[in-house]
Order: sequence, then structure tokens, then C-alpha cells
Amino acid sequence: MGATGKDLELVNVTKRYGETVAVDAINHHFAPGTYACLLGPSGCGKSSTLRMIAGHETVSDGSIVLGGTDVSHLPPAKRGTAMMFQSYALFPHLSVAENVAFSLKMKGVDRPDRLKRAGEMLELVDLSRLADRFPDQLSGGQQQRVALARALITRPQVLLLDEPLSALDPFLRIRMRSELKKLQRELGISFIHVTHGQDEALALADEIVVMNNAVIEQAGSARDVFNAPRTAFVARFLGGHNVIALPEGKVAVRSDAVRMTDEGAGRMPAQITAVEYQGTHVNVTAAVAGEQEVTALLPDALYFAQPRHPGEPVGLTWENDQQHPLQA
Ligand SMILES: Nc1ncnc2c1ncn2[C@@H]1O[C@H](COP(=O)(O)OP(=O)(O)OP(=O)(O)O)[C@@H](O)[C@H]1O
Repeated sequence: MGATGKDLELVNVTKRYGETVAVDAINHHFAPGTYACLLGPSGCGKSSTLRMIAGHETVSDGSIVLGGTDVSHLPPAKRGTAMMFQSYALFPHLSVAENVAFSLKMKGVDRPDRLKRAGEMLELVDLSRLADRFPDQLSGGQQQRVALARALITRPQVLLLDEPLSALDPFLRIRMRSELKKLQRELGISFIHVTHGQDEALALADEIVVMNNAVIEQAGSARDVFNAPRTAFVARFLGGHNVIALPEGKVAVRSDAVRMTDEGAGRMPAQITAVEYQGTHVNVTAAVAGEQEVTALLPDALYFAQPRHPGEPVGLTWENDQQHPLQA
């Protein structure tokens, strides 16, 4: 479709709403053709960041640079970005094809031309056969694909998606997320996808940018961030980790790296507080010194080879390289 990826740079980007600092001087470089997820809890500033990139919100300070051009003060349609909103907001009185072609109509592209391009976009999202339907004759997943086609028809270099899967049921959400990923690969442009779901971010992202309290807490490949969270917040937010206070400081240890044996030297003494069967795994929680709890996620065969029960004393171990020091 002629679009090529460009890199996107956020330079000291700040958003203030009155007294509230929603985004506090963040810096980040998004490489071309990256699937990036902005991940963080409600209110951390991720939507504000996305809206500033899109131009739907002004920057209070700093700049947004796309392919070497400062686009901070350009209107949304002139930036080379396009946004897909949380609510797809399709026009109910327009057909699928007309919805997709809408922005071209606004640009004065003549009807045959815009319907031809809308047709290409609908093919891309596999909806050609529904071009003449109206939005209320579509499923949630189909409406979402129309919204995608509508955003992509402007040939953006960066597609911005604000919680694009949140309105879908869990089954459809998983299917649509693999379609989003496939589409991003095919187009070769960057997608920046805001989510508060860590599963979604891990499943989709080449790069995860974790935000907390208006700043970027950690960014990196999904695997690097998951394997080596830098702060207790990131470890807890991504899940699957224990945050343990040791005499040398706080560390993160993945639950699936913790093993449970008899008490003994070099093992952390603990007492089992709960055992939860989860099918492929068994989740065993144990209390350790200092009123802390540590969770071990054990493969079911390993657990059932020597089942242990609440109240029993155990020794916890993990490999040294599975223990990541956390910044205070
Ligand atoms: N238009 C606004 N006016 C005033 N404050 C705002 C406005 N929009 C957002 N905020 C505040 O800025 C902070 C960041 O909001 P933002 O919507 O960017 O967070 P978020 O991480 O996207 O949250 P959510 O996941 O709930 O959408 C919050 O404290 C929010 O209350």
C-alpha cells in the first residue's frame, strides 16, 4: 500500500491538565516497523501519550518527531499517524465501504477513487464481502476490522490503537490480537497499542513500554522486560513474579523458577499456606520470614511426584541467575 515505516521519537513529552501532570517529560524512540505496547495501570498517562502522538491533544512541553520531522503542532490528519479508538464510532447511516472511505471524502477524493481504495482496505482486513452492509449488521469483531480499515486508508506511517480489544469478548479478543499482529507485519508500519492488560502486551509486542505515574518505568523487548523487571512495580504489574525482600535488597524471582524441597541449608525456610491446582501447573504459596509470601508455579508432574499440603514446612530454592535485583 506504499506506506513505509518511519521512526517516532518522543522528546521530553509532557502533558499537564491544570495542576495534574499526566505525562512527565518522557523520552522514547520507537523503531520503524515495531509493534509497541504502552502498558500501565489506569491513570498512568498512556492514553494522554497516545493522544499527543495522534495530535488529538496538545503537548504541554517537548516534541513528537516522526521520520525526522517535528509534528508536535501539526493537525492530526497531517502527521502521518492514524488512530483507532476504543469505541469504533462507525457512522450508522453509512455502509461499511462508505465508512472506510469517509476520510478520503473529507479530502475531496472523488467517489470512484475512494470506493476503489476502500475496497483495497476491506480486502486487507478480509471484509470485502460485507462492503454494502451497515454497522448494525456486523459483529463486534467485524466492526473493529472496519474501524481498522478506516484508520489505515490514510496510509499512516504509525497506527495508534487505544485499547482496541477491550470491547470484545475474551475469545474474540485473542483472535483479533493475532490478526492485529499479522496486519502490522504485512504493512511494515509501526503500531502503538495502549493496553492495561499484561497478557495482551506480552502476546503482541515487539517492544513493551511500561508506564507508571506519568513516566516510563521500563521499556524493552517483551521477553527482556518480563525476564528482568527493573522495579518492583514492573515485576508486580507483569505478574508471574515474586518480589522478595532479602537482606541485600529487593529481588524479583519468577514463580516458575521457584522450586520446593525439604528444609535444609541454603534454602529459604517457608510454610505452605495454599495449594491451587491449575491444570498444567500447581500454584503453591508459602509464607517466609518477614510476613512475606512466595509463590511457586510447579509443573503438575513435579508437584504430584511429591505433593505437599498447607501447613507443611518446606525449603524454597531458585538458581542465582533467576534472581533480579530491583531498584528501590
Ligand atoms: N482532559 C483531562 N483533564 C484533566 N485531567 C485529565 C484529562 N485527561 C486525563 N487526565 C488525567 O491525567 C492522568 C492520566 O490520564 P490518562 O487517560 O492518560 O491515563 P491512562 O493511563 O490512559 O488511563 P486509562 O487506562 O484509565 O485510560 C489521570 O490522572 C487523569 O485523571
